[in-house]
Amino acid sequence: MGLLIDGKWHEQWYDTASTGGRFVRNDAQFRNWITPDGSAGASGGEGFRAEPGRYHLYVSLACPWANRVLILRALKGLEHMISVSVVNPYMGKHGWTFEPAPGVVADPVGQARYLYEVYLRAQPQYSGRVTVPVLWDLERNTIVSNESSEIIRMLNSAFDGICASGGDYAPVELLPQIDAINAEIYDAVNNGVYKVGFATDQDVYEQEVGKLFAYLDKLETRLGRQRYLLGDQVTEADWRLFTTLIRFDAVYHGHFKCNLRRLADYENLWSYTRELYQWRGIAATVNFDHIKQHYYRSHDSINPNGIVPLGPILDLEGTPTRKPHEIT
Ligand SMILES: N[C@@H](CCC(=O)N[C@@H](CS)C(=O)NCC(=O)O)C(=O)O
Repeated sequence: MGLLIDGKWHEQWYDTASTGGRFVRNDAQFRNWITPDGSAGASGGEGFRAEPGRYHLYVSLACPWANRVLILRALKGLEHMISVSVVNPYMGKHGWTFEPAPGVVADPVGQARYLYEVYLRAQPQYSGRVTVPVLWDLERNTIVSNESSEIIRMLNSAFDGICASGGDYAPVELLPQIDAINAEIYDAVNNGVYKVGFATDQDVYEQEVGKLFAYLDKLETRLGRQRYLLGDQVTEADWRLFTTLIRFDAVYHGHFKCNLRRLADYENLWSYTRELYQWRGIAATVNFDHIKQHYYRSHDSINPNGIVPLGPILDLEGTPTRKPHEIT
């Protein structure tokens, strides 16, 4: 684990000492948009035109933020238009690498050994964290975006005119509600599990774990009333929640000590997670081996011996127990 400072790699773990034992996430720095006609996107920065075969993704199969991007790519049938490289699940002193291992897909552009080389190709003096996902433009040889929340918005609509398939997961009329619930879920759940797991102070840990489970309890009630977060239509908000829920019992419960309850103990949340997992194309974006290898082996301070547990045994293929026709 480390970061780039003025184009040079430095080994460094997250600094929680300056924030009272609290984990604080930095903002992503590449914030451009792919648009149908190449005009500037929501950030107002340079626009990149939607074209088949022009873009490449660098992802980790362990990472929940990269997982959302793979999910939108699958839902929109963009697998043949946007290629993918997969990093090694172990993130050590050089950060993410392309060290060969089952499931790793090498960098086709510059045969990088380390992901930070990809950042340096785009910006030789880059300073900041080297995170996945990264959306790369093969034509201009640069990074379009390294912010997953914006990449999924682009994939939802930018390629619609050039053979993306089905579904609008962020319909204009629902955007205010989607954005509002995304913000809550990001803070309480997606980033919430990291605030619990990376806390280095007992009181901070206890506060964060309490907030996380209080919010999961609220979601459990909500999903007892309706099929999806915003009613009977699946939206981006559901997929953003899903990537944390699918990792919950495998890594957040044990490794991050989010263990007041298992996700499988929540009837509605568990059934909802299973249902989304069983959507066409989704299970292929989830790799429990990479997920467990990454978390249990990469965070030395949390799990110094790097032992990866064999369990839990998860039954994700079973029939969801909620009866959608009764609750929509
Ligand atoms: N804001 C980014 C966050 C991505 C992120 O934090 N990815 C993690 C993997 S789960 C990462 O690459 N961390 C490396 C680091 O922080 O050095 C996004 O959502 O795209």
